[in-house]
Amino acid sequence: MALSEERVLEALRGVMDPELGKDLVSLGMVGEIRLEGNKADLLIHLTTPACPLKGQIEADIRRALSPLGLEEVRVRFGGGVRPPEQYPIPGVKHVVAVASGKGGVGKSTVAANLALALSREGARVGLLDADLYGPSQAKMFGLEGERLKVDGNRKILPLEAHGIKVLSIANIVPPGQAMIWRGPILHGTIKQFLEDVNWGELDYLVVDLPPGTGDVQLSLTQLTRVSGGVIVTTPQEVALMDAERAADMFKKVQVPVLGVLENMSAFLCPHCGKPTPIFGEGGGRRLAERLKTRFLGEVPLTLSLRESGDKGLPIVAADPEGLEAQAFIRAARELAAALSVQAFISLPMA
Ligand SMILES: Nc1ncnc2c1ncn2[C@@H]1O[C@H](COP(=O)(O)OP(=O)(O)OP(=O)(O)O)[C@@H](O)[C@H]1O
Repeated sequence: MALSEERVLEALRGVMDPELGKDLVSLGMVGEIRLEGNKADLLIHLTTPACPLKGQIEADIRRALSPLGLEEVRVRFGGGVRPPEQYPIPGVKHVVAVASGKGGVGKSTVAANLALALSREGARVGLLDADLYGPSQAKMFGLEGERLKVDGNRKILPLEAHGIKVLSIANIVPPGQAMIWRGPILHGTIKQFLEDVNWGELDYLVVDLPPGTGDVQLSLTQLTRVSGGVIVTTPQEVALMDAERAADMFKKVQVPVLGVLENMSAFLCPHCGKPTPIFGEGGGRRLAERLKTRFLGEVPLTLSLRESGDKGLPIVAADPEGLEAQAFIRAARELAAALSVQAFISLPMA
C-alpha cells in the first residue's frame, strides 16, 4: 500500500496518551501530518507544555510508525489546544492556585519551587503572591525592595527572577499595610493583579493564596477561571483536617483539586541523612486518597530548604539536582499531567 497521510493517521490510532488512556487521534491531538517523499513531519498538540510524558509519547509514535518504513520521522509538539480567546487572563493559559488549610505548612515555599520546577520542564511561568496578609515571594526570590514599573499601556510589569515573573504585594505597599484590609479592598487588589498586569505569554500562573478559606480565595475564583488547585499539607493530623477544608472550598467554587503535596514529610538529618518523621507519616497520601485526587509527592524537612528560602534563592534554582529539588520536579510533572487531563475534560478541542 502506498504511503499516505491516512496511513500515518491510521497508525497513530494505535498510540495511546498514557494519562488519558485514549489514542492520540480520537483525542484530537494530531495537529498536522506532512509527508515529503519518505519523510514524515508530525505536529502533536499537548494540553500542557510541561507534559512529563512527551518523551514516552514520541517513542510510542516512532514505534507505531516503524512498520511504514519511513526514512525519517520528525515529531513537533504544540503547546496546547486551548484557543487564546478562552484564556483566563490575556496571554495566560492556566491559573493554578496553591492553598493550605493551616499557616506555616510551607505553602509559599512549595508555590515558589513548583513554579521553578515547571519552568525547568520548559514552561513559561508567573508567580502571583496573593498571600496579602503575609507575602513572602519577594523575599523568597530575592526581590525585596525592588520597585515595579509600568508599560506603555499603564499595565504593571511583574519583576523577574530565575526565569519566573513574580508579582508580590510586598513590592506595592509597605509591609504590614495589607494586614488591615477587608473584603472590598482585597477584592479590588486581586482584580488589579489579574487585569492591570502585563504578564506577557504564560503557560502557568501559579497563585500563592493566603492560608485558610477567606476572601482572597473567593475573589480569585470569582474574577478568573482557575484551572485547578494544589493543596499543601504536612502529615500532621491537625494540618490534614484544615487541608480538607481548603479542598472543600475549592469544591464549592467548582475548582478541581489537582493534587495534594505533603511538605515537611520527614526531617532529614544534615549530618547522617537519617529521616525522622516529626509530623507523622503518610498523611498527605491518605488525604489525596480521601479527596480522590493525585498525590503529588513528599518534600522532606531539611536545613537547606529553610536556608534557601531565607537567602532569597529557592532550592530548585539553588540546587536543582538535590533531593529536595528533585521532589519538586516530580511534583511539577504530576501537576502538569493532572492539568493536561483536566484540560481535556473541561475544554472543547481546538
Ligand atoms: N520542607 C521544608 N524544610 C525546611 N523548612 C521549610 C520547608 N518548607 C517550608 N520551610 C520553612 O518554613 C517556614 C514557613 O514556610 P512558608 O512561608 O513557605 O509557609 P506558608 O505555609 O506559606 O506560611 P504562611 O501561612 O505564613 O503563608 C519558612 O521559613 C520556610 O523556609
